[in-house]
Amino acid sequence: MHSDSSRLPYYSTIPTPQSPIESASMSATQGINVAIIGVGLVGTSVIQQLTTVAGLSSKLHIVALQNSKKTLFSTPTSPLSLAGADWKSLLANSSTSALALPDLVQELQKITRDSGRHTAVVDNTSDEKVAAFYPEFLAAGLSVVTPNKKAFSGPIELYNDILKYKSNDVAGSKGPLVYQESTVGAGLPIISSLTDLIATGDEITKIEGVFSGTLSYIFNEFSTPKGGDKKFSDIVKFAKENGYTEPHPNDDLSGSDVARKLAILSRLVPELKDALPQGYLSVPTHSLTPAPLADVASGEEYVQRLPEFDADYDKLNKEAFDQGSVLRYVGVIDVKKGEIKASLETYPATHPFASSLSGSDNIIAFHTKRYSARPLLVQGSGAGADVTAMGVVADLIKIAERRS
Ligand SMILES: NC(=O)C1=CN([C@@H]2O[C@H](COP(=O)(O)OP(=O)(O)OC[C@H]3O[C@@H](n4cnc5c(N)ncnc54)[C@H](OP(=O)(O)O)[C@@H]3O)[C@@H](O)[C@H]2O)C=CC1
Ligand SMILES: N[C@@H](CC=O)C(=O)O
Ligand code: NA
Repeated sequence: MHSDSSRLPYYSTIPTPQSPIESASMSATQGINVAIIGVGLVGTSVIQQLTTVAGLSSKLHIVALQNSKKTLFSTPTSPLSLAGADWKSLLANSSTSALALPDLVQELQKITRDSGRHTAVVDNTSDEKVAAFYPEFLAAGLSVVTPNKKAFSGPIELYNDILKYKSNDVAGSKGPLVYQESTVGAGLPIISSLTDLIATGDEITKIEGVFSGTLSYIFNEFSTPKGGDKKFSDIVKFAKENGYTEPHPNDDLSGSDVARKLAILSRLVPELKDALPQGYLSVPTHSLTPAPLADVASGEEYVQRLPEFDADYDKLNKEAFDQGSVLRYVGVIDVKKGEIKASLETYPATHPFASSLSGSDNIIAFHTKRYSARPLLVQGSGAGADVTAMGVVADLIKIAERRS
Protein backbone atom coordinates (compact mmCIF):
# COMPACT_ATOMS: atom_id res chain seq x y z
CA MET A 1 0.00 0.00 0.00
CA HIS A 2 2.87 2.24 0.85
CA SER A 3 5.31 0.81 -1.65
CA ASP A 4 5.90 3.80 -3.89
CA SER A 5 6.22 6.48 -1.23
CA SER A 6 10.00 6.04 -0.92
CA ARG A 7 10.42 7.28 -4.52
CA LEU A 8 8.91 10.64 -3.69
CA PRO A 9 11.53 13.35 -3.41
CA TYR A 10 10.42 15.16 -0.28
CA TYR A 11 7.33 13.82 1.43
CA SER A 12 5.23 10.73 1.23
CA THR A 13 1.71 10.48 -0.07
CA ILE A 14 -0.54 7.50 0.06
CA PRO A 15 -2.25 6.82 -3.23
CA THR A 16 -5.35 4.84 -2.39
CA PRO A 17 -8.24 3.68 -4.51
CA GLN A 18 -10.87 6.38 -4.81
CA SER A 19 -14.59 5.87 -4.84
CA PRO A 20 -16.30 7.94 -7.58
CA ILE A 21 -17.66 10.27 -4.90
CA GLU A 22 -14.25 10.82 -3.31
CA SER A 23 -12.60 11.36 -6.67
CA ALA A 24 -15.20 13.92 -7.62
CA SER A 25 -14.82 15.81 -4.37
CA MET A 26 -11.03 15.93 -4.60
CA SER A 27 -11.15 17.40 -8.07
CA ALA A 28 -13.70 20.06 -7.17
CA THR A 29 -12.47 23.39 -5.82
CA GLN A 30 -15.31 23.75 -3.33
CA GLY A 31 -14.63 23.57 0.38
CA ILE A 32 -11.31 24.05 2.10
CA ASN A 33 -8.20 21.99 2.81
CA VAL A 34 -7.54 20.84 6.34
CA ALA A 35 -4.04 20.11 7.70
CA ILE A 36 -4.13 18.38 11.07
CA ILE A 37 -1.26 18.70 13.56
CA GLY A 38 -1.79 16.38 16.54
CA VAL A 39 -3.65 13.13 16.12
CA GLY A 40 -4.07 11.98 19.71
CA LEU A 41 -7.45 11.67 21.44
CA VAL A 42 -9.00 14.82 20.02
CA GLY A 43 -7.25 14.59 16.64
CA THR A 44 -8.46 11.03 16.15
CA SER A 45 -12.01 12.07 16.84
CA VAL A 46 -11.69 15.06 14.47
CA ILE A 47 -10.58 12.69 11.70
CA GLN A 48 -13.40 10.29 12.54
CA GLN A 49 -15.99 13.09 12.24
CA LEU A 50 -14.47 14.51 9.05
CA THR A 51 -14.41 11.12 7.37
CA THR A 52 -17.74 9.65 8.51
CA VAL A 53 -20.27 12.48 8.82
CA ALA A 54 -22.32 12.75 5.64
CA GLY A 55 -21.41 15.73 3.48
CA LEU A 56 -18.27 16.77 5.34
CA SER A 57 -15.65 15.15 3.13
CA SER A 58 -16.77 17.23 0.16
CA LYS A 59 -16.33 20.47 2.18
CA LEU A 60 -13.36 19.67 4.35
CA HIS A 61 -10.52 17.93 2.52
CA ILE A 62 -7.82 16.50 4.77
CA VAL A 63 -4.49 17.28 3.10
CA ALA A 64 -1.98 16.55 5.85
CA LEU A 65 -1.59 14.72 9.14
CA GLN A 66 1.33 15.36 11.45
CA ASN A 67 2.25 14.12 14.92
CA SER A 68 5.53 14.58 16.75
CA LYS A 69 7.20 11.89 14.65
CA LYS A 70 5.71 11.76 11.14
CA THR A 71 3.91 13.72 8.44
CA LEU A 72 1.57 12.33 5.78
CA PHE A 73 0.33 14.42 2.85
CA SER A 74 -2.44 14.26 0.35
CA THR A 75 -2.07 16.27 -2.85
CA PRO A 76 -4.51 17.04 -5.65
CA THR A 77 -2.61 14.63 -7.90
CA SER A 78 -2.22 11.94 -5.27
CA PRO A 79 -5.20 12.15 -2.96
CA LEU A 80 -5.26 10.51 0.42
CA SER A 81 -8.46 8.69 1.23
CA LEU A 82 -8.82 8.32 4.97
CA ALA A 83 -12.41 7.09 5.09
CA GLY A 84 -12.28 3.54 6.41
CA ALA A 85 -8.48 3.49 6.11
CA ASP A 86 -6.07 2.55 8.88
CA TRP A 87 -4.61 6.04 8.85
CA LYS A 88 -2.69 5.47 12.10
CA SER A 89 -0.56 2.83 10.35
CA LEU A 90 -0.27 4.96 7.23
CA LEU A 91 1.06 7.83 9.32
CA ALA A 92 3.33 5.62 11.43
CA ASN A 93 4.79 4.10 8.25
CA SER A 94 5.14 7.37 6.39
CA SER A 95 8.65 7.92 5.08
CA THR A 96 8.42 11.62 5.99
CA SER A 97 9.61 12.62 9.45
CA ALA A 98 7.56 15.34 11.15
CA LEU A 99 8.28 18.51 9.21
CA ALA A 100 9.58 21.62 10.88
CA LEU A 101 6.71 24.11 10.92
CA PRO A 102 8.25 26.52 8.35
CA ASP A 103 8.61 23.57 5.94
CA LEU A 104 5.07 22.47 6.62
CA VAL A 105 3.88 26.00 5.76
CA GLN A 106 5.70 25.87 2.43
CA GLU A 107 4.11 22.55 1.54
CA LEU A 108 0.66 23.77 2.55
CA GLN A 109 1.04 26.92 0.46
CA LYS A 110 1.88 24.71 -2.52
CA ILE A 111 -1.15 22.47 -1.85
CA THR A 112 -3.30 25.59 -1.54
CA ARG A 113 -2.12 26.85 -4.94
CA ASP A 114 -2.44 23.47 -6.66
CA SER A 115 -5.90 22.75 -5.27
CA GLY A 116 -7.30 26.25 -5.65
CA ARG A 117 -8.74 25.92 -2.14
CA HIS A 118 -8.10 27.83 1.06
CA THR A 119 -6.26 25.83 3.76
CA ALA A 120 -6.88 25.72 7.49
CA VAL A 121 -4.38 24.30 9.98
CA VAL A 122 -5.89 22.45 12.94
CA ASP A 123 -3.65 22.34 16.00
CA ASN A 124 -4.78 19.41 18.17
CA THR A 125 -1.61 19.42 20.27
CA SER A 126 -1.07 21.07 23.63
CA ASP A 127 2.33 22.22 22.44
CA GLU A 128 3.48 25.78 23.15
CA LYS A 129 5.82 25.77 20.14
CA VAL A 130 3.00 24.97 17.73
CA ALA A 131 0.87 27.65 19.42
CA ALA A 132 3.68 30.20 19.13
CA PHE A 133 3.73 29.56 15.38
CA TYR A 134 0.14 30.72 14.72
CA PRO A 135 1.22 34.21 13.57
CA GLU A 136 3.43 32.53 10.93
CA PHE A 137 0.59 30.30 9.74
CA LEU A 138 -1.65 33.35 9.49
CA ALA A 139 1.00 35.47 7.78
CA ALA A 140 1.22 32.70 5.17
CA GLY A 141 -2.54 33.01 4.57
CA LEU A 142 -3.48 29.81 6.42
CA SER A 143 -6.44 29.85 8.84
CA VAL A 144 -6.08 28.32 12.29
CA VAL A 145 -8.58 26.22 14.27
CA THR A 146 -7.61 24.80 17.64
CA PRO A 147 -8.67 23.41 21.02
CA ASN A 148 -5.13 24.23 22.28
CA LYS A 149 -5.38 26.98 24.89
CA LYS A 150 -1.70 27.95 24.92
CA ALA A 151 -1.72 30.76 22.34
CA PHE A 152 -4.81 32.50 23.68
CA SER A 153 -3.82 32.34 27.34
CA GLY A 154 -0.04 32.65 27.02
CA PRO A 155 2.08 35.78 26.65
CA ILE A 156 0.00 38.79 25.67
CA GLU A 157 2.51 39.61 22.90
CA LEU A 158 1.70 36.35 21.09
CA TYR A 159 -2.01 36.98 21.52
CA ASN A 160 -1.66 40.49 20.06
CA ASP A 161 0.33 39.11 17.11
CA ILE A 162 -2.50 36.70 16.34
CA LEU A 163 -5.02 39.55 16.49
CA LYS A 164 -2.92 41.50 13.97
CA TYR A 165 -3.25 38.78 11.33
CA LYS A 166 -6.71 37.33 11.79
CA SER A 167 -9.44 38.82 9.67
CA ASN A 168 -12.53 37.35 11.38
CA ASP A 169 -14.05 40.79 11.95
CA VAL A 170 -13.39 42.13 8.45
CA ALA A 171 -16.54 41.60 6.40
CA GLY A 172 -15.89 39.98 3.02
CA SER A 173 -12.18 39.51 3.74
CA LYS A 174 -10.41 36.62 2.12
CA GLY A 175 -7.71 36.77 4.81
CA PRO A 176 -6.99 34.01 7.30
CA LEU A 177 -9.47 33.22 10.06
CA VAL A 178 -8.96 31.98 13.61
CA TYR A 179 -11.50 29.87 15.48
CA GLN A 180 -10.95 28.48 18.97
CA GLU A 181 -14.34 27.31 20.29
CA SER A 182 -12.98 24.19 21.98
CA THR A 183 -10.43 26.11 24.03
CA VAL A 184 -13.19 26.74 26.62
CA GLY A 185 -15.89 24.21 27.52
CA ALA A 186 -14.82 21.84 24.71
CA GLY A 187 -17.66 21.87 22.11
CA LEU A 188 -20.04 23.90 24.30
CA PRO A 189 -20.87 27.26 22.68
CA ILE A 190 -18.93 29.43 25.12
CA ILE A 191 -16.62 31.48 22.87
CA SER A 192 -19.34 31.92 20.24
CA SER A 193 -21.94 32.95 22.87
CA LEU A 194 -19.56 35.48 24.39
CA THR A 195 -18.51 36.95 21.04
CA ASP A 196 -22.16 37.12 19.91
CA LEU A 197 -23.19 38.91 23.11
CA ILE A 198 -20.38 41.44 22.64
CA ALA A 199 -20.88 41.88 18.88
CA THR A 200 -24.55 42.70 19.44
CA GLY A 201 -23.76 45.40 21.99
CA ASP A 202 -24.46 43.63 25.28
CA GLU A 203 -22.29 44.47 28.28
CA ILE A 204 -20.71 41.65 30.24
CA THR A 205 -20.80 42.15 34.00
CA LYS A 206 -19.67 38.74 35.25
CA ILE A 207 -18.82 35.30 33.91
CA GLU A 208 -18.66 32.48 36.43
CA GLY A 209 -18.88 28.75 36.50
CA VAL A 210 -17.33 25.34 36.54
CA PHE A 211 -14.85 25.52 33.65
CA SER A 212 -12.94 22.28 34.06
CA GLY A 213 -14.50 19.06 32.83
CA THR A 214 -11.89 17.10 34.74
CA LEU A 215 -12.36 18.92 38.04
CA SER A 216 -16.12 18.84 37.58
CA TYR A 217 -16.01 15.07 37.11
CA ILE A 218 -13.64 14.64 40.06
CA PHE A 219 -15.72 16.68 42.51
CA ASN A 220 -19.08 15.40 41.25
CA GLU A 221 -17.79 11.93 42.15
CA PHE A 222 -15.80 12.82 45.25
CA SER A 223 -17.91 15.40 47.06
CA THR A 224 -21.64 14.68 47.02
CA PRO A 225 -24.40 15.86 49.37
CA LYS A 226 -24.29 12.35 50.86
CA GLY A 227 -20.55 12.58 51.49
CA GLY A 228 -17.95 10.67 49.52
CA ASP A 229 -16.95 7.03 49.48
CA LYS A 230 -14.43 7.10 46.62
CA LYS A 231 -10.73 7.78 46.75
CA PHE A 232 -9.69 11.06 45.15
CA SER A 233 -6.70 9.37 43.47
CA ASP A 234 -8.88 6.62 41.93
CA ILE A 235 -11.20 9.22 40.44
CA VAL A 236 -8.26 11.15 38.92
CA LYS A 237 -6.87 7.92 37.46
CA PHE A 238 -10.21 7.12 35.81
CA ALA A 239 -10.47 10.68 34.44
CA LYS A 240 -7.01 10.40 32.87
CA GLU A 241 -7.73 6.98 31.38
CA ASN A 242 -10.95 8.29 29.84
CA GLY A 243 -9.39 11.32 28.17
CA TYR A 244 -11.01 14.00 30.36
CA THR A 245 -7.71 15.29 31.70
CA GLU A 246 -5.02 17.22 29.94
CA PRO A 247 -2.13 15.02 28.77
CA HIS A 248 -0.55 15.84 32.19
CA PRO A 249 -3.26 15.85 34.93
CA ASN A 250 -1.29 18.47 36.88
CA ASP A 251 -2.42 20.98 34.25
CA ASP A 252 -5.96 20.35 35.54
CA LEU A 253 -5.31 19.85 39.26
CA SER A 254 -2.99 22.85 39.55
CA GLY A 255 -5.88 25.02 38.34
CA SER A 256 -3.78 26.12 35.32
CA ASP A 257 -6.32 24.84 32.84
CA VAL A 258 -9.09 26.91 34.47
CA ALA A 259 -6.77 29.93 34.74
CA ARG A 260 -6.04 29.59 31.02
CA LYS A 261 -9.77 29.51 30.22
CA LEU A 262 -10.36 32.60 32.37
CA ALA A 263 -7.51 34.41 30.58
CA ILE A 264 -8.98 33.41 27.19
CA LEU A 265 -12.46 34.70 28.04
CA SER A 266 -11.33 37.87 29.78
CA ARG A 267 -9.27 38.83 26.71
CA LEU A 268 -12.48 38.81 24.69
CA VAL A 269 -14.29 41.25 27.03
CA PRO A 270 -13.77 44.83 25.81
CA GLU A 271 -14.30 46.33 29.29
CA LEU A 272 -11.27 44.39 30.52
CA LYS A 273 -9.04 45.77 27.76
CA ASP A 274 -6.97 47.81 30.20
CA ALA A 275 -6.72 45.05 32.80
CA LEU A 276 -5.96 42.08 30.56
CA PRO A 277 -4.12 39.17 32.14
CA GLN A 278 -0.60 39.18 30.67
CA GLY A 279 -0.78 35.38 30.67
CA TYR A 280 -2.70 32.73 32.59
CA LEU A 281 -0.08 32.88 35.35
CA SER A 282 -1.36 36.32 36.29
CA VAL A 283 -4.76 34.85 37.24
CA PRO A 284 -4.87 34.10 41.02
CA THR A 285 -5.26 30.32 41.13
CA HIS A 286 -5.79 27.79 43.91
CA SER A 287 -3.76 24.63 43.19
CA LEU A 288 -5.04 21.20 44.22
CA THR A 289 -1.72 19.53 43.45
CA PRO A 290 0.18 18.40 46.56
CA ALA A 291 3.44 20.39 46.80
CA PRO A 292 5.69 17.28 46.47
CA LEU A 293 4.04 16.47 43.11
CA ALA A 294 4.21 19.98 41.65
CA ASP A 295 7.34 19.22 39.60
CA VAL A 296 6.66 15.62 38.60
CA ALA A 297 7.35 15.61 34.86
CA SER A 298 5.35 12.56 33.83
CA GLY A 299 1.57 12.36 34.01
CA GLU A 300 1.82 8.63 34.72
CA GLU A 301 4.09 9.11 37.75
CA TYR A 302 1.82 11.91 39.00
CA VAL A 303 -1.22 9.60 38.97
CA GLN A 304 0.78 6.77 40.52
CA ARG A 305 1.90 8.92 43.48
CA LEU A 306 -1.40 10.72 44.11
CA PRO A 307 -2.71 8.00 46.56
CA GLU A 308 -0.06 9.22 49.07
CA PHE A 309 -2.25 12.32 49.51
CA ASP A 310 -5.76 10.82 49.68
CA ALA A 311 -6.06 11.58 53.41
CA ASP A 312 -5.57 15.33 52.74
CA TYR A 313 -8.34 15.41 50.12
CA ASP A 314 -10.62 13.38 52.47
CA LYS A 315 -10.10 15.99 55.19
CA LEU A 316 -11.19 18.84 52.88
CA ASN A 317 -14.23 16.85 51.81
CA LYS A 318 -15.27 16.08 55.38
CA GLU A 319 -15.01 19.75 56.39
CA ALA A 320 -17.37 20.70 53.55
CA PHE A 321 -19.75 17.82 54.33
CA ASP A 322 -19.92 18.80 58.02
CA GLN A 323 -21.20 22.25 56.89
CA GLY A 324 -23.87 20.62 54.67
CA SER A 325 -21.88 21.65 51.57
CA VAL A 326 -19.95 20.16 48.66
CA LEU A 327 -16.65 21.13 47.06
CA ARG A 328 -16.60 22.61 43.54
CA TYR A 329 -13.74 24.18 41.59
CA VAL A 330 -14.94 27.42 40.01
CA GLY A 331 -13.71 30.35 37.99
CA VAL A 332 -14.96 33.92 38.12
CA ILE A 333 -14.43 36.95 35.91
CA ASP A 334 -16.01 39.88 37.70
CA VAL A 335 -15.86 42.69 35.17
CA LYS A 336 -17.19 45.36 37.56
CA LYS A 337 -14.63 44.55 40.26
CA GLY A 338 -11.89 43.78 37.72
CA GLU A 339 -11.37 40.48 39.56
CA ILE A 340 -10.44 37.18 37.90
CA LYS A 341 -9.77 34.05 39.97
CA ALA A 342 -9.86 30.26 40.02
CA SER A 343 -10.57 28.59 43.35
CA LEU A 344 -12.00 25.63 45.27
CA GLU A 345 -15.24 26.70 46.95
CA THR A 346 -17.96 25.13 49.06
CA TYR A 347 -21.59 25.28 47.92
CA PRO A 348 -24.78 24.23 49.71
CA ALA A 349 -26.35 21.11 48.23
CA THR A 350 -29.18 23.16 46.70
CA HIS A 351 -26.89 25.44 44.63
CA PRO A 352 -26.94 24.70 40.85
CA PHE A 353 -23.15 24.09 40.90
CA ALA A 354 -23.79 21.39 43.52
CA SER A 355 -27.07 19.87 42.36
CA SER A 356 -27.30 20.19 38.58
CA LEU A 357 -23.91 18.86 37.44
CA SER A 358 -22.86 15.33 36.69
CA GLY A 359 -20.05 13.63 34.80
CA SER A 360 -17.65 16.10 33.22
CA ASP A 361 -20.28 18.86 32.93
CA ASN A 362 -19.27 22.47 32.70
CA ILE A 363 -21.75 25.15 33.67
CA ILE A 364 -21.04 28.72 32.68
CA ALA A 365 -23.19 31.69 33.61
CA PHE A 366 -22.98 34.92 31.61
CA HIS A 367 -24.30 37.88 33.63
CA THR A 368 -24.85 40.78 31.25
CA LYS A 369 -26.86 43.97 30.95
CA ARG A 370 -29.50 42.12 28.90
CA TYR A 371 -29.33 38.94 30.95
CA SER A 372 -29.40 40.79 34.27
CA ALA A 373 -32.46 39.18 35.87
CA ARG A 374 -31.22 35.68 35.21
CA PRO A 375 -27.88 34.82 33.64
CA LEU A 376 -27.51 33.11 30.28
CA LEU A 377 -26.48 29.58 31.20
CA VAL A 378 -24.56 27.09 29.08
CA GLN A 379 -24.23 23.59 30.50
CA GLY A 380 -23.08 20.19 29.26
CA SER A 381 -20.10 17.95 28.94
CA GLY A 382 -16.96 20.09 28.95
CA ALA A 383 -14.28 17.48 28.28
CA GLY A 384 -13.72 14.37 26.23
CA ALA A 385 -12.50 13.71 22.71
CA ASP A 386 -15.82 13.63 20.85
CA VAL A 387 -17.29 16.83 22.27
CA THR A 388 -13.98 18.65 21.83
CA ALA A 389 -13.68 17.45 18.24
CA MET A 390 -17.23 18.63 17.61
CA GLY A 391 -16.19 22.20 18.45
CA VAL A 392 -13.15 21.90 16.16
CA VAL A 393 -15.14 20.49 13.24
CA ALA A 394 -17.91 23.08 13.67
CA ASP A 395 -15.22 25.81 13.51
CA LEU A 396 -13.88 24.26 10.28
CA ILE A 397 -17.38 24.29 8.81
CA LYS A 398 -17.61 28.03 9.60
CA ILE A 399 -14.34 28.64 7.74
CA ALA A 400 -15.52 26.53 4.79
CA GLU A 401 -18.72 28.60 4.66
CA ARG A 402 -16.78 31.86 4.65
CA ARG A 403 -13.92 30.84 2.39
CA SER A 404 -15.35 28.46 -0.23
N1 LIG B 1 -9.33 16.08 25.87
C1 LIG B 1 -10.20 17.03 26.12
O1 LIG B 1 -11.26 16.83 26.73
C2 LIG B 1 -9.93 18.41 25.66
C3 LIG B 1 -8.72 18.74 25.09
N2 LIG B 1 -8.49 20.00 24.69
C4 LIG B 1 -7.21 20.30 24.08
O2 LIG B 1 -7.04 19.52 22.91
C5 LIG B 1 -5.65 19.34 22.66
C6 LIG B 1 -5.37 17.88 22.39
O3 LIG B 1 -5.67 17.11 23.51
P1 LIG B 1 -5.58 15.50 23.46
O4 LIG B 1 -6.00 15.01 22.13
O5 LIG B 1 -6.28 15.05 24.67
O6 LIG B 1 -3.99 15.30 23.60
P2 LIG B 1 -3.14 13.98 23.22
O7 LIG B 1 -1.95 13.99 24.12
O8 LIG B 1 -4.00 12.77 23.17
O9 LIG B 1 -2.66 14.25 21.71
C7 LIG B 1 -1.69 15.21 21.41
C8 LIG B 1 -1.22 14.98 19.98
O10 LIG B 1 -0.36 16.05 19.64
C9 LIG B 1 0.82 15.51 19.05
N3 LIG B 1 1.90 16.47 19.25
C10 LIG B 1 2.42 16.95 20.39
N4 LIG B 1 3.38 17.84 20.13
C11 LIG B 1 3.47 17.94 18.78
C12 LIG B 1 4.25 18.70 17.90
N5 LIG B 1 5.16 19.56 18.32
N6 LIG B 1 4.07 18.53 16.56
C13 LIG B 1 3.17 17.67 16.08
N7 LIG B 1 2.37 16.91 16.89
C14 LIG B 1 2.54 17.04 18.22
C15 LIG B 1 1.03 14.20 19.72
O11 LIG B 1 1.87 13.40 18.92
P3 LIG B 1 2.69 12.16 19.51
O12 LIG B 1 1.66 11.13 19.85
O13 LIG B 1 3.58 11.78 18.38
O14 LIG B 1 3.41 12.69 20.71
C16 LIG B 1 -0.42 13.70 19.75
O15 LIG B 1 -0.76 13.21 18.47
C17 LIG B 1 -4.93 19.92 23.90
O16 LIG B 1 -4.47 21.22 23.61
C18 LIG B 1 -6.04 19.97 24.95
O17 LIG B 1 -5.84 21.00 25.89
C19 LIG B 1 -9.42 20.99 24.78
C20 LIG B 1 -10.64 20.74 25.29
C21 LIG B 1 -10.98 19.43 25.82
N1 LIG C 1 -8.77 19.06 30.78
C1 LIG C 1 -9.75 19.98 30.30
C2 LIG C 1 -10.16 19.55 28.94
C3 LIG C 1 -10.82 20.64 28.23
O1 LIG C 1 -10.35 21.76 28.15
C4 LIG C 1 -10.94 19.98 31.22
O2 LIG C 1 -10.95 19.13 32.08
O3 LIG C 1 -11.81 20.83 31.12
NA1 NA D 1 -16.45 25.74 23.66
